[in-house]
Amino acid sequence: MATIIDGKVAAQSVIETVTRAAAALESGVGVKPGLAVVIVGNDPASHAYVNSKSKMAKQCGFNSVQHSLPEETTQEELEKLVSELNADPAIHGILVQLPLPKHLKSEPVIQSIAPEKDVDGLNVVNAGKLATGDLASGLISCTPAGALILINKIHGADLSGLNAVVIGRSNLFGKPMAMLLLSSNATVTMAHSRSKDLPGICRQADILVAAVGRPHMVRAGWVKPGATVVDVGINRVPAPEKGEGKTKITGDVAYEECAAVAGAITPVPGGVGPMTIAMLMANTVVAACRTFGRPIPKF
Ligand SMILES: Nc1nc(=O)c2c([nH]1)NC[C@@H]1CN(c3ccc(C(=O)N[C@@H](CCC(=O)O)C(=O)O)cc3)C=[N+]21
Repeated sequence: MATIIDGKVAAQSVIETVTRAAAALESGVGVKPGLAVVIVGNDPASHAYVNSKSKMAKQCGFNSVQHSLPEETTQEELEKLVSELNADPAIHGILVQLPLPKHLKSEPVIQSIAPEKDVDGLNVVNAGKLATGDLASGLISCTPAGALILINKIHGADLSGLNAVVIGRSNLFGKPMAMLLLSSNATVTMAHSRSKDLPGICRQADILVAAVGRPHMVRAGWVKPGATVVDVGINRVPAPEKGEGKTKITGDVAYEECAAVAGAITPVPGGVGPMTIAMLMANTVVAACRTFGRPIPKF
């Protein structure tokens, strides 16, 4: 049976470091780390995530500001808010919750966030630093940063000689995850929906990271015996066992059968998800410490 990698425990330890660093900043310069979360529209799942981010920010001792904009917000209005937040000295981190409503273009909004406040790591400056091997001076996308910490719990920091396969190639996750694994000396394959023989590629992986967005797509036969399986999927599916009309979240990995083959596996919920929120707090406190030239905590 595989080792179950507990993301809640790992996230708690990140949160403790963040909370200590936030308190040190406040006692040193009298300023709390400020996180602004912007959400547009009425999607209930997005609002639930944003509320848990705001709650965690308060728990860490941050100045947490939430901007909930109506569905009919225009591109100009949204970009104006981002530019105000860019100029606001009380705000050190800005997150615009994705996806945006269909009439809005997310790319110009993301690129308009000041790189030093871009706690999602999506600005080309931060993505470029990661791609050129500068892991120290920018901000790294929260979910891959959190997934790497979970991988390091099993394999240590140096992944030399290990084959890593990332399924998924998004800017938010797949690309930065691949860059982090490469920087850790893994031999990295990026697979995706157009890859030939996905199961065969995955069976080569000592570290298999799934971010496909399809519930239980990764099956036991895709997993090399003893491999570490990291499930990044957050899929909301019906849960009739909880009552009529109820839902639950489930991963991209068929958990039970893959756990029987894997050496280690992250569950959903309780795996990568809690790490995402913890690393958002970590990025925010790092951004705030940099602003004041204070020591940067290590995660
Ligand atoms: N700009 C932007 N950045 C994001 O990082 C971003 C985003 N937009 N849009 C939506 C996705 C989704 N996301 C999650 C974060 C935490 C959990 C999480 O904590 N999940 C818990 C349980 C959650 C539950 O039970 O519903 C878990 O996996 O254990 C899930 C999903 C961040 N996202």
